[in-house]
Amino acid sequence: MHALLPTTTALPLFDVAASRRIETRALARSPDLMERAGLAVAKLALALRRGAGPVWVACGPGNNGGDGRVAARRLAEAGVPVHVGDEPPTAPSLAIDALLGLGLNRAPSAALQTTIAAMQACGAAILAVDLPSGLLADTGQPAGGLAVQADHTLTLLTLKPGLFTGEGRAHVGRLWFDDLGVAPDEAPTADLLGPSPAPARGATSHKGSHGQVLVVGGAAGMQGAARLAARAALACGAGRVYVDLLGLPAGEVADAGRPELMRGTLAELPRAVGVIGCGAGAAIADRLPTLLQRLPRLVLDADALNAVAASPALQDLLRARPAGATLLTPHPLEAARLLDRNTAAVQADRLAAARELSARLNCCVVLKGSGSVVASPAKRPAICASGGPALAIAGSGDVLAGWLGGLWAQQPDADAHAIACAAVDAHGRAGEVDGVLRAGDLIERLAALR
Ligand SMILES: NC(=O)C1=CN([C@@H]2O[C@H](COP(=O)(O)OP(=O)(O)OC[C@H]3O[C@@H](n4cnc5c(N)ncnc54)[C@H](O)[C@@H]3O)[C@@H](O)[C@H]2O)[C@@H](O)CC1
Ligand SMILES: Nc1ncnc2c1ncn2[C@@H]1O[C@H](COP(=O)(O)OP(=O)(O)O)[C@@H](O)[C@H]1O
Repeated sequence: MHALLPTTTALPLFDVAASRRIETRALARSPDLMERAGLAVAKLALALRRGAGPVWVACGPGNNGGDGRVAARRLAEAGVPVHVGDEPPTAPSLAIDALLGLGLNRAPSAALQTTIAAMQACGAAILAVDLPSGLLADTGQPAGGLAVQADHTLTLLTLKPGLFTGEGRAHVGRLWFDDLGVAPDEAPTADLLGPSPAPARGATSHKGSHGQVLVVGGAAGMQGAARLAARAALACGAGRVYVDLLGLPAGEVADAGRPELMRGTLAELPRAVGVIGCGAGAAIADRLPTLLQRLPRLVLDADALNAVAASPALQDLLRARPAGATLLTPHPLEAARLLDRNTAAVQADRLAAARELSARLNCCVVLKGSGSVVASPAKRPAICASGGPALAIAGSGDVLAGWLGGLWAQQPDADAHAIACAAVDAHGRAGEVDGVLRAGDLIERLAALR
C-alpha cells in the first residue's frame, strides 16, 4: 500500500468491466482477496485515526461492505474500539466508508444517503474503501449527484479512471493504492500520465535545431491570449517563435514585454508548428482553410475550435489531415459545441466524449478540466493526474496551447498524442500550488520545472 500522487511514472487504469475480469481471474488463484483488502484498510485506518474514540465502519450490502467488515474485525483484533453500523458512535476517531464500491449502479438509496450525510457530519476524517461511495468508477461522476467526500481513499486491486477525472478529485481526498498482490493481466483501459523527459538540447545545437512556432490569433482587444501562448512556446525551448496578430498592423512589435518574439505569417513559415485560435475571434474562420491545408503540425484552441464546430467544411479538412498531425484542446464547453451536445453530457463521461471527438475528427483531443483526457484515434487514451484549481485562471489554456506548440517544434518526429501527454502533465505539475496563479507565473513555473 502506498500514497499514489504525485506519480513519477505512468500507471495503468482499468474501468469497472476490466477490474471485474481481473478480479475474477485473481479470485480463482487466491480466494482470500477480501481478507487482503480488509487488512490493508485496517492498517491504513490505524495510521489515520485520531484520538481514542471508536472507528466507525459503515458497511454496505455488497463486497465493499465485506471489505469493511474484515477491516472492523482486524481493527478489533488489534485492540481498537470499533463500531459497525449505519449510525455514528460518539466521538469517532475515524469513519470508514465501506458502503458502495465498484458495484454502484444507481443513485444511492435514501437509507444510504442518510448514512453518507451522517458520515460527512460526524467530525472524524473519512477513509473510503476502494471508491468514495456514490462515485462512478468509470466516469468520476456522482450517481444521482451525491457521493462521499472522503479525506482518504484506499483503492484496491486496480486504479479506476473515475478517481482522476470528472468530479473524482473533489471526492477522493488523498489517494492510496493497494494492488492486493495481483498484477493486472490485461491491457489497461487508459493510462494515468506520469512525467515525460524534456527534449534534449545537444551541446552543438543552435536555435535552428529547436524548431519554429507560429501563433495565429490575437484579434483586437485579445492580443494577450496569443502573446501568452507565444511566451509559453518560447519558455518551452522552441528555437524561434512568431505571432501573426490578427488585430495589429504588421509593422507593430510582437510583444513589447518579450523582445524575443517576432511577427510572422504562414507564407513566411510553411514548416512551423501552428498554434491557432488563442484570442482569435471570428476572423480565424477565414484563415483556417489555408492553415489546415498547409501547416504540417497544428494545435487548435479556443476560437479555432468554435469555428470548426460551426463549419462542416472545416471538419472535412481536419479529417483529411494525416494521422497524428493535429491536436485539439477543447475545454468542456468547446467540446460540447464540437460534438453538438451540452456540457453536462460531455462531463458525464469525459473519456467517452474525448474518444468520440478524436474519432470523428481524426485528431488528438485534449479534453481539458480536472483530469484532462488525451484521446487519439487507435491509441489508448490517457488521463492527467496532475494539476489543480490554481490552474482555473484566465489564460491557463493559452499557456497550454503554446507549450504544446513549443514542445512539438522541438520534437518534429513525435506524434500529437505523445506531445499532448507530455505537455498536459507538465502544465498540471506547474499548476500544483496553493491559492491561484496568474498565467504569466504559470509560464515561469513551467520553464523552471522543464
Ligand atoms: N470480489 C472480491 O473478492 C473483491 C472485492 N472487492 C471489493 O468489492 C467491491 C465490489 O463489490 P460488489 O460488486 O459487491 O459491489 P458493491 O459492494 O460496491 O455494491 C454492490 C451492492 O450495492 C447495491 N447497490 C449498488 N448501487 C446502489 C445504490 N445506489 N444504492 C443502494 N444500493 C446499491 C447493489 O445492489 C449490491 O447489493 C469493490 O469495490 C471492493 O471494495 C475487494 O475486496 C477486492 C476483492
Ligand atoms: N480544477 C482544475 N484542476 C486541474 N486542471 C485545471 C483545473 N481548472 C482548470 N484546469 C486546467 O487549466 C486550463 C484551463 O484552460 P481554459 O479553460 O482553456 O482556460 P483559458 O481559456 O482561460 O485559457 C486547462 O488546461 C485545464 O485542464
